[in-house]
Amino acid sequence: MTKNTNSQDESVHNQTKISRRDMLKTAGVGGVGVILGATGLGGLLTIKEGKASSTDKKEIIPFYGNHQGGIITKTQNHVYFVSLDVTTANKEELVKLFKDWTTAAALLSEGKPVGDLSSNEFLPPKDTGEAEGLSASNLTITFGVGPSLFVRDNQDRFGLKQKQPKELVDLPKFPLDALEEAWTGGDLCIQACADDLQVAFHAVRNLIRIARGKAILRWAQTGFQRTKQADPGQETPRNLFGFKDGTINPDVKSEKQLNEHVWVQPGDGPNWLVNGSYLVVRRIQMFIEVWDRTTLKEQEKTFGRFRDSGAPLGQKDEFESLNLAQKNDQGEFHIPVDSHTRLSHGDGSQPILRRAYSYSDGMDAKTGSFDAGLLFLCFQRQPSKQFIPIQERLATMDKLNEYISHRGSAIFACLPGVKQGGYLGETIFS
Ligand SMILES: C=CC1=C(C)c2cc3[nH]c(cc4nc(cc5[nH]c(cc1n2)c(C)c5CCC(=O)O)C(CCC(=O)O)=C4C)c(C)c3C=C
Ligand SMILES: [Fe+2]
Repeated sequence: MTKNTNSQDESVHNQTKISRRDMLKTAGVGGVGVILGATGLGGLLTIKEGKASSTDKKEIIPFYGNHQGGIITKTQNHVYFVSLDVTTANKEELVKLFKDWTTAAALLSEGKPVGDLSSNEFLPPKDTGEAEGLSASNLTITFGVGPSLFVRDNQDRFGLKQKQPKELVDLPKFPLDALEEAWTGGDLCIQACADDLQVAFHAVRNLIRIARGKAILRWAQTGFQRTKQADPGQETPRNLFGFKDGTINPDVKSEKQLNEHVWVQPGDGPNWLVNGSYLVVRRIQMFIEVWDRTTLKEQEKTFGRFRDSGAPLGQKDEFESLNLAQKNDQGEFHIPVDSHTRLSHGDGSQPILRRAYSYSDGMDAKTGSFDAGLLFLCFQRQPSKQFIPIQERLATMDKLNEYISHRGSAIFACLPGVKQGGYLGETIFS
């Protein structure tokens, strides 16, 4: 944490900031209750609710708002993504879970421990403690609900069948899909993104802990990008094939584009999802050893872009609009017909908001090669008109298919944002 040079802020800091570390220490000496009694510091518990230091504030993404964080938020260094199965059959318990998650997520987003740290030494601490002393690290926690929360095995599990959006259905099977149960589906999801993996893990771990008896982990996947420290200039991140990945995306500063392509709008389906968004997640293995034996020219033709600059083939600048009509002296398209760029772009009418992270999970025991690839996360207003048609084209024609395999898949409706005093999922349950 950097030193605060603003004296006014400093005094606020001194009056109100007791860090996670201080609170844990205090609790460890016999509980906050004891200290309170001994010192007469009646305000101590409210101090915990006080302002974070100005350094912390810079790294806090507000939890409350019209939309959830972690969708149009600038990508953080890390993601910890989990899919969950709901184990309770009781709707009230499910609602309670969402309420408890709301309280916890709001605290975590501010870099605070979940719940009360004054628990006595004869009970497990309410917060697991590994984020003690760490900043909020731009943590965002994004919650989604999957199709199976509404109907599973033809059962209307929570009386929510009528509220299931038409768009929230299992994705079709695409050619070449090699999906495994271990990375597929889920009733709920939590996407925790932060500039520190321990902070992201801490958030997920505590949320799962809170869900005990109501929901369990189904699958989990971490992901990374180059860190902000390694690339202060914040160039477009490179994927594990060494190419800039994330160049073309809707402009998150344009309300118009977001309303057209990302946020669910009134009239799109049930009202409860307005201001939410659909998340499609694919765990895509990348055969990096094969790629590394492929010539640079072949690699560039696969993507239809130059590796070094990220510019479309035949063009100069990374951010130039694609010139798909341009041909070389032999009369061939510069951007090949089976290239990833041409096929994913299509006619340009299906933009999705990509927020992908690389993953590296040790070795693929079946082949002895790396199990590494892309945790492809994308947000959109209507999967049937965005991800699905794009993936249909890619799955049938993309040259990239020689080097990748889709191993996991899920779709979730990411809930609208939460207003102060409200709770996640309120619009579904009320
Ligand atoms: C169905 C959606 C997509 C999947 C699945 C997908 C997988 C995937 N992509 C890369 C690498 C790159 N993708 C790039 C562009 C790009 N990809 C998609 C969609 C999917 N990609 C879109 C919509 C676009 C933008 C198209 C456009 O309008 O130009 C690029 C080029 C640079 C960029 O714009 O980001 C790269 C590189 C990998 C490695 C991969 C699976 C492992
Ligand atoms: Fe792509």
